[in-house]
Amino acid sequence: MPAHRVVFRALTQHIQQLAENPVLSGAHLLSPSDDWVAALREPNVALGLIEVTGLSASEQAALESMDWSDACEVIFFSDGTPNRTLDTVCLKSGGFHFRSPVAHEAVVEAVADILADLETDGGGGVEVVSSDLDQFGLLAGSSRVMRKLYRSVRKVASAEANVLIVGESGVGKELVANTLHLASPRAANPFVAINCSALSPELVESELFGHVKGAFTGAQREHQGVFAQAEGGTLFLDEITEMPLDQQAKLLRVLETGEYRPLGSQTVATANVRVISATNRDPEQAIDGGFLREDVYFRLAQFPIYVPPLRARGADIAGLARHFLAYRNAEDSANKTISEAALAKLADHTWPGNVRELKHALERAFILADTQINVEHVVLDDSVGAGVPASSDVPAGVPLEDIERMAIENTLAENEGNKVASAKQLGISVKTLYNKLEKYQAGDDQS
Ligand SMILES: Nc1ncnc2c1ncn2[C@@H]1O[C@H](COP(=O)(O)OP(=O)(O)OP(=O)(O)O)[C@@H](O)[C@H]1O
Repeated sequence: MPAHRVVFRALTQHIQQLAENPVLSGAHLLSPSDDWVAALREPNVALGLIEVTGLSASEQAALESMDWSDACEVIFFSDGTPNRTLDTVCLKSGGFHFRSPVAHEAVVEAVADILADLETDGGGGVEVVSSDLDQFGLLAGSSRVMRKLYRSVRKVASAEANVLIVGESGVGKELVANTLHLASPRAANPFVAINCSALSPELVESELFGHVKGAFTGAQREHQGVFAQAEGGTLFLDEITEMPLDQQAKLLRVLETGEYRPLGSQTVATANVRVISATNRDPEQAIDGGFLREDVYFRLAQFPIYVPPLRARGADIAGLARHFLAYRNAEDSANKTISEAALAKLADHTWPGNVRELKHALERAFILADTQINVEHVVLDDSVGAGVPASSDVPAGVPLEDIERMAIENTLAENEGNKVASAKQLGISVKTLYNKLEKYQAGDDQS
């Protein structure tokens, strides 16, 4: 294996000394040129060790606007001055951030880990040439960005830290949360997921912490909140930024102390729960926009994970299409194929609805095609056109349930995953929409 190329930007003597550590002895250290930020994206660069103290405004801007999807692994060093830009960059790059005084042993461990991982996956950048995608937990994908994600998930799974998963709608945040739970020592205990946008504001507290009988009008019997339901396991708070701010304050208390009190109860309960949360908003903007309390953010994001959009996953688009087709074939004992031209059409699309949209496009194509999925069966959301389709567009003999699912999935994709807007358009309650989605998910999980 050729020497790993490492961009090394060390300003202080303490960081410079890392170059002498045996962990880097086999590496080819590149002294930073003027454009060291661009060097982080060179295909043959494996790792960046970057001291970020004293960045120029243009370097800061370049880091901020950089597309990290095909960048190398990165470790930052700073003097510890709070720096929101660096926080965002770490999130997007999946990088480590060591603050001064930097312990060399911790850095060496991280470097050794990264280089060992790169060796097992052939240096990243593996092209997908067949439908046999690599899979980690419940996540399928072989692209460099997905391998980076697997490394983060693997590392954080065994820790107790709370995790905030950030990514666009449909990228697989819930799947990441599930995978984190399954790979953690809590796997044998419950995984409880709750969608914060679907909770009515009056019931949030009772949903979270439970209530005793008679706690309020209508509380006819005791109710266990999600913290109690997830005891010993993992609680997944989806769309956390949609939880009302006053309820976030109550959540903060249990995150800080581990204690909570069911409504109407005199007894304080202690939670043994790992909290994973998710949002499709940019956390910094959510804080600035008043959707997320900063103190709650710091508690939830002890370890932030960024899930890249599908359009940044290159050959995984075609890979996932084949993957979903294989599963669909197995489900129906069918043997449908997909043409190269259809795969090319999928690869060209930008996928604003991400993996969910791709899955639905495949599902639609599968229903429409007899034996082979061709270009005309690939109906993309930007080619669907507004309004109700002509009745001749709906193939005869398709189970009503499938048509209902397609309508729901198309509406969600069109609304970029916004369930409140989708439910409104579909003329059903948000709760009914959630029930239906849960049913589909359960069906998918079994197949
Ligand atoms: N890497 C992947 N491999 C296989 N299936 C995936 C992958 N990522 C997402 N999916 C599938 O795509 C769909 C959407 O995933 P998921 O619900 O986890 O996304 P999300 O980011 O949580 O969406 P939202 O923000 O709307 O809640 C699911 O059916 C999931 O099984």
